[in-house]
Amino acid sequence: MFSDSPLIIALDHPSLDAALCLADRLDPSRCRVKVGKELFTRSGPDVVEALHGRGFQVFLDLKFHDIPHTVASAVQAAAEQGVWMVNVHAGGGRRMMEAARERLARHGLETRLIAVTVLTSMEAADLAEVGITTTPAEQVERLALLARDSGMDGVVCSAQESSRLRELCGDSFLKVTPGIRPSFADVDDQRRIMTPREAMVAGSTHLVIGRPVTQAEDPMMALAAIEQELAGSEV
Ligand SMILES: O=c1ccn([C@@H]2O[C@H](COP(=O)(O)O)[C@@H](O)[C@H]2O)c(=O)[nH]1
Repeated sequence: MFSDSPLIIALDHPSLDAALCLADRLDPSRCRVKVGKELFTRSGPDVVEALHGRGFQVFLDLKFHDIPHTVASAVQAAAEQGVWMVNVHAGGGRRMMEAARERLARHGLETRLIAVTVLTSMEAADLAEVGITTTPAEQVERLALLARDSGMDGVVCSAQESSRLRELCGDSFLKVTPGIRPSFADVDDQRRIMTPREAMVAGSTHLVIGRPVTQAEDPMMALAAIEQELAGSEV
C-alpha cells in the first residue's frame, strides 16, 4: 500500500546500510523517502531497488541541470528505475524542462517531474552574489511559472512561497518543500524555513524532512511528533 502522507523522509546517509537501517524502521504506508546526491553517488541504483523492495515510493532528488539532451536522458534513466518522482533545476530553462517532459511522455513513463526553484538554503544575499537582485519570493514565482509552462508537475520551493504558488498555479501543482523545521529542531544550513504545520496550512503538498528526523536521538519519536503536529493542522 502506497503512502498518501505528505511526508518525504530524506535519507541523507553516507552508505546503503545506514540508509536501510533507518528505512527498516519506517513504514512505507506512512511516508515516502528521498534519495539524494550523497547516497546515490555512493550506492547507485541499488539503493533505489532496495527501497522499492521494501515498499517505498522514492523521490530521486538529483536536481539535474545540464543541456536539454543530457537532462532528458538522465530523467529517462531515473524514471526507468521506477522512481515516484525526479527533479531538474528550473534554472536550466524552458527547453531543458520541455525536453525532459517530452522524453517521459515519449516512453510512457509516469514518474512525476518537478523543478527546483530557489534552494531553501538561500536568502536574498546569496542570490545577489550570483547576480540575481530580486527577492527569493520573486525569483521562486518566476521560475515556478516557467516550470508550469514547461510542463512540470510542480516545483521544489520553500514553504514560505507555497501560499503564493497555490494562488498562481493551483492546488494540483505540486509544492514540494524542504526547509521544514519542527520547533524542536536546529535550523542547520537552511534559511527559508517553516514548521510542518505552518507548511501544510500554507499549501505545501509535500514536506521533505531530513536531519530533524535522521539526526534525532530517537528518529521514530521525532517522526511521531511531526505526525502528531500534522494531525492537528487544519488542511
Ligand atoms: O531547495 C532545496 C532542495 C532540496 N533540499 C534537500 O532536502 C533535504 C533537506 O534536509 P534537511 O536535513 O531537512 O535540511 C536535503 O536532502 C536537501 O538536499 C533542500 O534542503 N532544499
